[in-house]
Amino acid sequence: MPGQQPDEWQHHAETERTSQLPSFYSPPTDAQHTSRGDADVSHPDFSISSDPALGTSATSPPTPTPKDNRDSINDTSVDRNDGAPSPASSALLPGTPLNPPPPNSLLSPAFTPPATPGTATPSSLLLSEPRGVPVDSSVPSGGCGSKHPRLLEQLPQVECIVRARIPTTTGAEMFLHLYTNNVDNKEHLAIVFGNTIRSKSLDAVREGETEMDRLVRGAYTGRLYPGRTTSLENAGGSATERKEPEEGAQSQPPLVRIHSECYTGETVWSARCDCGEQLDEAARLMSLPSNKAGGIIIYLRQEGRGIGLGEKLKAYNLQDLGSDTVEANLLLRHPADARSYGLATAMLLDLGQKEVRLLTNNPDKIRAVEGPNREVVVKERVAMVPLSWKGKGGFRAPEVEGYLKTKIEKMGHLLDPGALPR
Ligand SMILES: Nc1nc2c(ncn2[C@@H]2O[C@H](COP(=O)(O)OP(=O)(O)OP(=O)(O)O)[C@@H](O)[C@H]2O)c(=O)[nH]1
Repeated sequence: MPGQQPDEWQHHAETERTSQLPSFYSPPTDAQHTSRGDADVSHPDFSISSDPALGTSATSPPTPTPKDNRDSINDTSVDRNDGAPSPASSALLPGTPLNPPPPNSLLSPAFTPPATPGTATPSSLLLSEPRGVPVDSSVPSGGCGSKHPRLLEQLPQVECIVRARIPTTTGAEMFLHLYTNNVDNKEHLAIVFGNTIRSKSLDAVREGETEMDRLVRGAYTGRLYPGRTTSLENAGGSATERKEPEEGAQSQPPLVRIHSECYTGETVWSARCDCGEQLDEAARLMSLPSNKAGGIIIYLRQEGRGIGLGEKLKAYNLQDLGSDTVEANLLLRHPADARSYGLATAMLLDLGQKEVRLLTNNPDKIRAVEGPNREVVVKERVAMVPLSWKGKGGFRAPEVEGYLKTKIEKMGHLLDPGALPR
């Protein structure tokens, strides 16, 4: 409709959607009524929405969830997610006069800029660290639930074969590390924030390689510049020499997020899950100037909780036919969650990390990433509370709320459903 603004379109669409919502859904307030990208890029209140106080009232205390058996395979007692297709959702399809295109901010790549570069207002909130809760997976009351995932006895072998500096649209810089391994042929990634975290396998000297080889595969210290010819910043150092950490850098373990690939949520603007928002939020927290300990996003190519994109799309159709996310997997004869985290453990060790602060709501992930002999220890869990639950932007849709509800009820995720805005 000519002249209509995107936010008017969204309001119109939301009004229609609200009439189709399942009982646990409530219409958002205006403050929460923004898309993921809108909130991060153009919301004028972004410095407030940057409140890193994760793990506040919206999170559960670090105690096991009351629902002991979170393995949902035999659990038929929980509510179903009403995934029925809503006529109103089709009004959101882009490209027709009645169907507005997604806002510009949603057309950006998966790593949506947390703020327009140079426009963020520094505030005390921005400078504070995200709050975590201590966890100890070695005791039942340690805040990681009671389930013990089955772990391989031996960690996989991993090797970082190349790294490159990625200046981001936020102004923050990160180093993308690409790994190979001995268990699959996928390119798993480590997105490293901060200049003190280095990969041992990348830095190791390879037989016969030249200095140019080292520069090209990213095994250098300091920064590249036109005409540089040596991989070491200072002559006389060794190839694995590390820069002295900044003062305070090692005072606490780095923030770590183990993130599983989600093409739909990270690339094609799906409102069925909060994966894109979680990736953006993890990157934002890791880039905060106050975060001296650095950060690592281990990006694992286990799309669709390990079942792959094709099967996940079938699961979405089953969800539109009335199944929840767990039931849909089971109907397709997949486990509710087919992922493993041994590669993440091995990558963290390669990056020199034995203790981490983990950004997650998933208790199984905490135990699994620690490895069979607790090679890596999760010292703290930092909750990933949906931004819309905190009134800090984000987005709301019946699909994502069904998705989160199922995670809480069937998969034991440590999120307090009471914190869901009504
Ligand atoms: N099979 C299936 N996978 C889904 C669905 N929605 C999202 N996913 C996948 O679920 C995974 C989400 O992973 P994460 O966000 O890393 O992990 P998590 O278990 O939700 O735990 P958190 O750390 O608390 O976020 C991604 O691989 C998505 O592709 C769904 O409906 N069905």
